[in-house]
Amino acid sequence: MYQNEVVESQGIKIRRRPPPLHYVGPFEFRLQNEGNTPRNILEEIVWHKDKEVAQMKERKPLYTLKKALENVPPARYFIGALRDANQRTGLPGLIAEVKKASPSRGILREDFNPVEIAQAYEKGGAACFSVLTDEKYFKGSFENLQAIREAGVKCPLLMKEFIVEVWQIYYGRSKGADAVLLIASVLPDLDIKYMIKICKILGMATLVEVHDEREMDHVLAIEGVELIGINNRNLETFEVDIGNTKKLLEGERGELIRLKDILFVGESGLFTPEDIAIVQEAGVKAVLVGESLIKQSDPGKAISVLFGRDVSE
Ligand SMILES: O=C(O)c1ccccc1NCC(=O)[C@H](O)[C@H](O)COP(=O)(O)O
Repeated sequence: MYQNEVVESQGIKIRRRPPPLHYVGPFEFRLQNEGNTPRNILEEIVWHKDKEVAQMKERKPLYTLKKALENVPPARYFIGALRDANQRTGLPGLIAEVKKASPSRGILREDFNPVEIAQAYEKGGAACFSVLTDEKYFKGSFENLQAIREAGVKCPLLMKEFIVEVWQIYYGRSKGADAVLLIASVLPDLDIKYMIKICKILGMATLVEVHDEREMDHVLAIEGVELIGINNRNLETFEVDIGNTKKLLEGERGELIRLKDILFVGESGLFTPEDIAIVQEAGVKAVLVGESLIKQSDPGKAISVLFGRDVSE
């Protein structure tokens, strides 16, 4: 199938960067919004990522990465850590996000020390961390991921990256990632299936992220999916609606879902114990939280405020 047909049939909203324009004369003939300019921020990020990954791959080809993996400690059990936390506290297991900035919110924290933040999160009862590695849009880095892994914290690490190629998964593993994010509006079903298999070989978990019913139905049909994130933030418009988690988990779909052994994660826009109760009631056993924790002077203590009680014991 041609790329456009795949996109059409699977409802993929984010287009990939088109090939360079045919150069026919002294001027390139560019038409705005006729396929050669990104339509939204997620598309812009993905197009930038394509170029960035191509350059990184030249510096570190896959065979050198695979060699490097021989000396990397095995991946930690991301899903197990979330299930354990949920059973221990009766509340959703927390994936606490280490993020300095975001396109929708700008700079979230000026005095940003990723290792200190991760240590505070672990002390406060986080089960796992989500570490932003994108530099251009989130001011993150793979150095942050590696520094957190080497600092001795026990929580498994999600590499929060915009994955467009398998090479990035190997790269993340070589820096200590235990899990990766796969965004359903960016990747065709077959790529998701393939990437899940690669992750399994590497001992890593995959958090497959959806935002609407169509993406959810596609992802539910993909073999091997164990962890699905429901993003309450529309990554094209930045609109946040925590009711989205309930919307995707109710009705007939919800009944079907409950028959499967899939762990659901409520993502974005969670600020209060009431917000946590809303997504828990909808059926999630884990939550991914950034802004409401990272902005507080003690992000570890902020966890008790978010859950309405101490979850560290
Ligand atoms: O948050 C953004 O501005 C954003 C823009 C484009 C792509 C992804 C984006 N965010 C990723 C996330 O959804 C959040 O980092 C994550 O779910 C935590 O959300 P929050 O608790 O609201 O910080």
